[in-house]
Amino acid sequence: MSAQREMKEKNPWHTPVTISITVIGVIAIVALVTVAVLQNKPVPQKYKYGIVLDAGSSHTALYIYKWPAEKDNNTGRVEQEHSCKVKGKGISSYAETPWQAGESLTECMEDAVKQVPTKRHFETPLYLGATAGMRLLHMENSVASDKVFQAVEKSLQKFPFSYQGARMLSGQEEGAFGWVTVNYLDDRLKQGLETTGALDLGGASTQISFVPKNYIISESPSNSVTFRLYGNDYNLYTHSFLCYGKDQVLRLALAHQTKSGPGEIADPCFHPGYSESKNYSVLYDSPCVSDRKPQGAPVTFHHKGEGNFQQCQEVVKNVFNFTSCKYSRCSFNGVFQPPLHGQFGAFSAYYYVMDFLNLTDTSVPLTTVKDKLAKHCATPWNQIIQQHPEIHVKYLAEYCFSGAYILTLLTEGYNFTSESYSSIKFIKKIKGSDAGWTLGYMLNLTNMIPAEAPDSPPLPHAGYVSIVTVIALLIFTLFIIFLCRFRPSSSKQPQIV
Ligand SMILES: O=P(O)(O)OP(=O)(O)OP(=O)(O)OC[C@H]1O[C@@H](n2cnc3c(O)ncnc32)[C@H](O)[C@@H]1O
Ligand SMILES: [Ca+2]
Repeated sequence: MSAQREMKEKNPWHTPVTISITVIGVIAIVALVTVAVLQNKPVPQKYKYGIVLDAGSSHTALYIYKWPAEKDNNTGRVEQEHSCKVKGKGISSYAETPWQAGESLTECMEDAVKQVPTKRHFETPLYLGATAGMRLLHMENSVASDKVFQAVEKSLQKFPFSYQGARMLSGQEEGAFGWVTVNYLDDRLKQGLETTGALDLGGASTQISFVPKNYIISESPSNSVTFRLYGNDYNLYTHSFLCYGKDQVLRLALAHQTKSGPGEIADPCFHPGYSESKNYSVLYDSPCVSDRKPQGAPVTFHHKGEGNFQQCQEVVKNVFNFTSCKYSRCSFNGVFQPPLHGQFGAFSAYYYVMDFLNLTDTSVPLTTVKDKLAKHCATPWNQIIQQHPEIHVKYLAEYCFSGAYILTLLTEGYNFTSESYSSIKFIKKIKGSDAGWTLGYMLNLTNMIPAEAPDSPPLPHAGYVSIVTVIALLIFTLFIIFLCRFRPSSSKQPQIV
């Protein structure tokens, strides 16, 4: 027994002090590694929210965005949480009954109240941006457009969000924010990568935006927007063509065809067998065409389909003016456009139409695309209706025209060639968020894209974890070595009998 006691006293492994040190050491190492793992790691996510209403010419859509609440200066990634399509037409269609414009938003707003957590309501910014439909109404009747905005404002203020105003976007803003959205969602801005151009086709206007190559000062300042984002400067070319959205351009095309004699339009852009009686007053009820209304025209006209793609292309070409250009180069209607550069994302009606026509694959040669579209246009109307009972007939009737318009706009209007056509991607969403101007608009108004690159930690989170783990293991190993050195060798240990 005395030998045992002597061993306990001499062997440092068995002293209470050593045991305590070992336990404390192990606990310290485990704690160190745990702290390193948890440091910077997002604990259960809390989000902030923002709401943007896109009051387009054809309809209004509500988008809810969210981003991590913990990130400093709201620099976390913003993504689309939810969207709601407002029933009925765009707010500009309520010029005669403005209160209904406000009323129309109620359902989607009530939906938003449920989607955003109650405790976040009061701090959630709410914006409404109106585009070409309201621009046209403003041109036609500014009193009416003011009343529509007042009605919309009154309706939105009833909800518990932080209302930030309803306003009309300029065409330049619409184009530029669409470009910001596409490049933000693609993570091109933060990483300073080459940017993607944006092509937006709405109902009443269309936008083209891209960063040209070697392009410092624009020949046309109104087409130039400069941004400093994450420490990079961007000189963006952008243009919005009012009246060149797909609904207004159809009016232009019909107005052009009316010239050949009122009463009937034999339209190559509509399917054979398509036959509708339409109202002249409805056709000319837009500032895009109102000055073309023929004198003494009958009340109605007979809109008849012919289904001839070649002729349709000629009709569509007539809506563009290529005659004058006071700059070194133009797209159409005397508008400056530098040479196209880089990849492009084409969204809204570009996507709806090309997706329906199964023509979103731009690696297919343009000639094949045209052949397919020609086949579609030549298909009899009753067959088209039978094949697509689920699609609204108004959309169905117009895909031939819209497809021809899209190809003509891209190739003749913007000068995409058979080669550069493949640089276009028809897109609806990017990483779950819709492509469109709304996200870029909100990012701008909430200052969520800093001008300078934020100070990033010298190491990513995984780097810290690795370093602390290695140091902890090193300390642990040294500790073991240290203890071993003081441990009496087994040969010297007294034998227990
Ligand atoms: O930008 P503005 O010009 O103000 O118009 P908007 O915002 O209302 O325009 P959208 O992009 O929502 O839609 C563009 C056009 O596509 C039409 N559209 C929407 N969904 C469609 C679908 O599934 N198939 C075909 N066309 C569609 C719509 O009626 C418009 O004429
Ligand atoms: Ca739009």
